[in-house]
Amino acid sequence: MIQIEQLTKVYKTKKGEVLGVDHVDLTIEKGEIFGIVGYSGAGKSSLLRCINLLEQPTSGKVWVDGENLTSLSGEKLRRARLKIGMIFQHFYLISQKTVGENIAFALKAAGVAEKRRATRIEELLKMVGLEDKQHVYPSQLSGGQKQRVGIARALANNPKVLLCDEATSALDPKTTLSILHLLKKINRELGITIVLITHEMHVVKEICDRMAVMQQGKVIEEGSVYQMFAEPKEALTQEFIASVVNYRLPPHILRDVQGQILKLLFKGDVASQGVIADTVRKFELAANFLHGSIDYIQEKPLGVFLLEVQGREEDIERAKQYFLERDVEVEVLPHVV
Ligand SMILES: Nc1ncnc2c1ncn2[C@@H]1O[C@H](COP(=O)(O)OP(=O)(O)OP(=O)(O)O)[C@@H](O)[C@H]1O
Repeated sequence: MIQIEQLTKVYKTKKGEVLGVDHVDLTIEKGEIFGIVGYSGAGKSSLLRCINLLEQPTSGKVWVDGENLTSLSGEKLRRARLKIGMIFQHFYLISQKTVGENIAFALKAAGVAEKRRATRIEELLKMVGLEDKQHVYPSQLSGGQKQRVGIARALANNPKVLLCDEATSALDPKTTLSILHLLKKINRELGITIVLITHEMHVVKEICDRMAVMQQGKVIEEGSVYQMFAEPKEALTQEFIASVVNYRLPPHILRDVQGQILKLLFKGDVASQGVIADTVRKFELAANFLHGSIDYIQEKPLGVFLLEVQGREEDIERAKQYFLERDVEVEVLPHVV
């Protein structure tokens, strides 16, 4: 659905050139929810804004739904942009207009006739759960409700892609969840491809199918969210993952550990406790759970257990082999305090 090729964005400032996006290649499939994470200044906004040409790329190409946007201008570009909706952290609603009028504004801009506009506004408000707010002003709404209006407006002209620029960063955790669930519903029911940027890993964990990590304008790692949580490769990705699932042991626990520390990774529906108990018994090991958790990422379980094991060296080696044979990934962790 979206193909980004060698995209670079250089800003010219009084102090010289600033590299916002640095030769990014990225493919986002039709119907997926794709998250882009990175710290402030990593280039997420610049990249997102280059997708709908809100920001003109310095070089590279952006294809959306089979059209090379970077080759278009004028009316053709305006038409192509209608396929892309966008929502923002600070909503950008027109405060002097009612909720209905805010949405009508987007419909009018796309040339939708007045009669059709009225029914479309009703449809959209129903979709976002604000049927009773058509005639109120944005100042009378909560943050979450304002973002729902932003979403209704972005969907007004039936886009194929929805870009979300830190859409939940100004909201409290409960409201954030309700907006994320609304985005997921829109994705599933309307088949809209969603690209979101965020610095909050729990947002990605909650709704994204795939993700990319950005640092200094580059994409440094990408893959399915599940795979990234299970085996993050880059240090920065590990840092982001650790912000929601932390397997680190406190120093006082590490200091007292006598045996080997095994990190066991269970992907999918492996009966983790059963496999561990079975292995420990079979090889006559003394075992002690130091940490354990089962997380559900895209509704698929991901189990991580830290186990202290003691026994004969060769039995521990055979136990590790036995775990591998049962599709459990094993890593020996160092005793670094
Ligand atoms: N209009 C601009 N003029 C000059 N430099 C800019 C402009 N917009 C962004 N930059 C610079 O480009 C780099 C990437 O910024 P960008 O806003 O894309 O990052 P980000 O990951 O979205 O961060 P944030 O979440 O803080 O917005 C930064 O060094 C930033 O200072």
